[in-house]
Amino acid sequence: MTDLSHIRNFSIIAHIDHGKSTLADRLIQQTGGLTEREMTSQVLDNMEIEQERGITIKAQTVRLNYVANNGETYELNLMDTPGHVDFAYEVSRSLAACEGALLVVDAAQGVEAQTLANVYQSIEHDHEIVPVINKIDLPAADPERVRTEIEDIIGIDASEAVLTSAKSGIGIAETLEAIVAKIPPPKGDRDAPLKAMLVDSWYDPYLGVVILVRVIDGVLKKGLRVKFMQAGTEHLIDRVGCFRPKIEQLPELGPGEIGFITAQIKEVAQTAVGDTITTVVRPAAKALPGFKQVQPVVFCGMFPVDAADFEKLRESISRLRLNDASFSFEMETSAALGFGFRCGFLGLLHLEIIQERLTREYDLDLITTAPSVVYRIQLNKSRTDDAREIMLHNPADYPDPSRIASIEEPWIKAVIYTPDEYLGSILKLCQDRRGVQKDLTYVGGRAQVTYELPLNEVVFDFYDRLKSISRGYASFDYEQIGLREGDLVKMNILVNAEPVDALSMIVHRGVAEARGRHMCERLKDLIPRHLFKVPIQAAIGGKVIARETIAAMRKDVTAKCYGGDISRKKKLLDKQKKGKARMREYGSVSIPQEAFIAALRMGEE
Ligand SMILES: Nc1nc2c(ncn2[C@@H]2O[C@H](COP(=O)(O)OP(=O)(O)OP(=O)(O)O)[C@@H](O)[C@H]2O)c(=O)[nH]1
Repeated sequence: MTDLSHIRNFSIIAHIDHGKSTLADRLIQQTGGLTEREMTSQVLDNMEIEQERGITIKAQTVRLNYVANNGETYELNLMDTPGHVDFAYEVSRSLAACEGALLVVDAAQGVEAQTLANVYQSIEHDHEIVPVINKIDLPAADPERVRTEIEDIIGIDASEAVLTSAKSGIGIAETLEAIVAKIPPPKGDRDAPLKAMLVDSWYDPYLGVVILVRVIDGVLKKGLRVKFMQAGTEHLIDRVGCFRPKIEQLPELGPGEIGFITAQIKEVAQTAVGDTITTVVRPAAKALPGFKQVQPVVFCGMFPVDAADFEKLRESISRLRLNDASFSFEMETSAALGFGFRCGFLGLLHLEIIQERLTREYDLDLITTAPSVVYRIQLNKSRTDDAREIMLHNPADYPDPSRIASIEEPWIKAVIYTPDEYLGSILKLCQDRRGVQKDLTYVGGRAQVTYELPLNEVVFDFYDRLKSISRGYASFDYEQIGLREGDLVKMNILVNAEPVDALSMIVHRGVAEARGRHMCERLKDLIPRHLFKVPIQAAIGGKVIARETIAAMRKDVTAKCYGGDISRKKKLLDKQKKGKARMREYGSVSIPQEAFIAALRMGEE
């Protein structure tokens, strides 16, 4: 147990590539957590996909023991946080577990987009922010200019910013001293009833579900019977410990400390991020504030390209779900695609991550259908059925329009921060997506604009568009504000006169034509030519609202060429065969796998 005054809990915020991971590894190395050899591979981002995409999907923490210049030993808990809006709630819980943050800024690049977006969140959590100007070894480094920038743009005192080169190990000792001196110790009461926040959880094949916790009051120990206040479940703690970054078991976790527990829990679904852990015998009176039940908001179908892979897909999805409670799935059948699963996600990035893991780690070829949000439909009474309400997760289940009394869609309240110069384009983007402007103010030279927007206009590519028109400088945060009625219709896409159910979608009537035209144009580029003309149409009910035609292919002249290296030809044939496997036959037309998601990216409209 460490005395509260000797604990510091912090995270590191930085723009991409400004050196967050390198600095974290140096801090670990300097305090003895890692050998030089272990340093070679970055430690905090440990999933293959995370490394390639450069984002941290699951929060991780490392505990460092640091002997400060005053001779005292401090316990530093360094928390890594994910950086995408899909995981905003997880980030908010990680930040709530810390008292401060290191703000890393590249000495040559200065303050950039992500620096700002992240620092605002940190300020919202009342963090003490310690500026670190990194990469001072670079010839282009200009620490003085960056210091002024931090003060002018972010508005925090940077006169004592630490100057570092994480790469060459300069300023690491000073950074550690600054953490101890500047970041306040946590508060808490050892004798009060136990109150700990569930910050994160993941499945480990050896330990079962591992839960990352921040103790607020009281003490967590092995053998204690605890209660998860939101979930209402009870568990017996069988391990308590921390990561250095290697796993280490501890006798207990006291107030202010961050660490992990295990309690023979089989599925992460039983552990809700933000839940309050207390003891069964002497429970806390009130749960911690800020708890939210995270629910999937984007749904799509996932089907194996090869129907024989269905069982493999079921197994792989179940295994992924063990580790990710925020995604859901249930079986689905489609006329064109056969057996598959309807899956729910936190957002489009989340969807892409799962899809990529299934493809890469489990070697599955998948077709992903058009993503959709959940609609509420009130049905009229019919001859066989009473009036009732349905929640529509799948455009394929859209009822006969004559039976629909009303249809409602989810709306969100979005808050966007942006430098002034991008404001015009951002307002236009929101307007194009049926947004309703609620507020526009200026905070420290930056605009803060609040919009209400239909979720289905946001989930697909809004975030990407926002980032691209603001060159990454705008930050975006949203919360759901309930359902609202809308003039929504189902748009079908017909390829060679056959409806492709995987491409049908619910759209607002006002934007249907534009979207239909765009889809047809996109598909025209994505579907290869065939030996005959292929019409592509968008239709609402029986009415065609947009049309494109793919011209017929000219005769294949190379087919008549004889000779050549037979093995090379065989290779080409094999390659072609593989390419074919990724296509889907619709009647007599083959649609490549990429078409299904690519067609939905609205891009420049
Ligand atoms: N010259 C120099 N390069 C550095 C320094 N610190 C980090 N780098 C390099 O900058 C690049 C990005 O560093 P990372 O630590 O991966 O940056 P990051 O902020 O974690 O990046 P993301 O994980 O993509 O957000 C790497 O090639 C590092 O080697 C430094 O002090 N000086």
